[in-house]
Amino acid sequence: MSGPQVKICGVKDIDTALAAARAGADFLGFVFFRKSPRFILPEKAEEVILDLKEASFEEGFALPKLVGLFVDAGEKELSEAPTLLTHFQFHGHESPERCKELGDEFAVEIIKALPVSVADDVLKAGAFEGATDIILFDAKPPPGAGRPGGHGVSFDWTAISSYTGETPFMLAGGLSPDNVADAVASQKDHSGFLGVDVSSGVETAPGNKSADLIASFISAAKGSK
Ligand SMILES: O=C(O)c1ccccc1NCC(=O)[C@H](O)[C@H](O)COP(=O)(O)O
Repeated sequence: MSGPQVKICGVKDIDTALAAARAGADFLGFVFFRKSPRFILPEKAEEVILDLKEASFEEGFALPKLVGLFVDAGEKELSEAPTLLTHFQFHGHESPERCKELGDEFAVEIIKALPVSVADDVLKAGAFEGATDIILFDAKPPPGAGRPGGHGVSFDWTAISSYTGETPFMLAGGLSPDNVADAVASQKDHSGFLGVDVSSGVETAPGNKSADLIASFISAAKGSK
């Protein structure tokens, strides 16, 4: 495995985007789900992305891949998303066929999030083989939760050992600067492991990202803690 990729999810402003990109984030996620404390308007996300792009040229850091998060979004919502997004990440009931269709229609790569609490949940990834570019194994939300992700809860990572698909996967749910090295170590021998994703674990309150926590998370994930 080459080094794990890191996705910082729930970016709402240019300061967070710059902090993450300068620290070496590989993906930035923008949440387009209104009920989330990390919700960002598409127009604001576009501005952040354009400013980030300009800074990447000026300062010479790599522009991360840019991911829009959606929950059962329709065509209108998807077509209003920033045009510079490289990936759509789906957290709803999107079928494999719909994932494939939307990836082709919008010329983006697709990340499909699958909620996991037990090993059997991981087997659901089989249906998405060939239909998505990345699978995100994320912790199942607590009962009654009002959104499908970003709860800071984890699951037993050994559940992923039952995954034998060809589609690369990322691991999410309850990761933080303190446990991400263990999470990476738990998956490093799995040929499909692409990296890790975090939201709450780099925040001081729901929706408030910390530049220091982001830098610590990325160093710990990439092995230079
Ligand atoms: O983060 C949200 O508020 C959110 C809302 C709606 C759909 C998905 C959402 N987050 C998905 C993510 O990719 C999170 O990074 C992932 O669930 C991990 O979250 P956390 O446990 O807080 O690190």
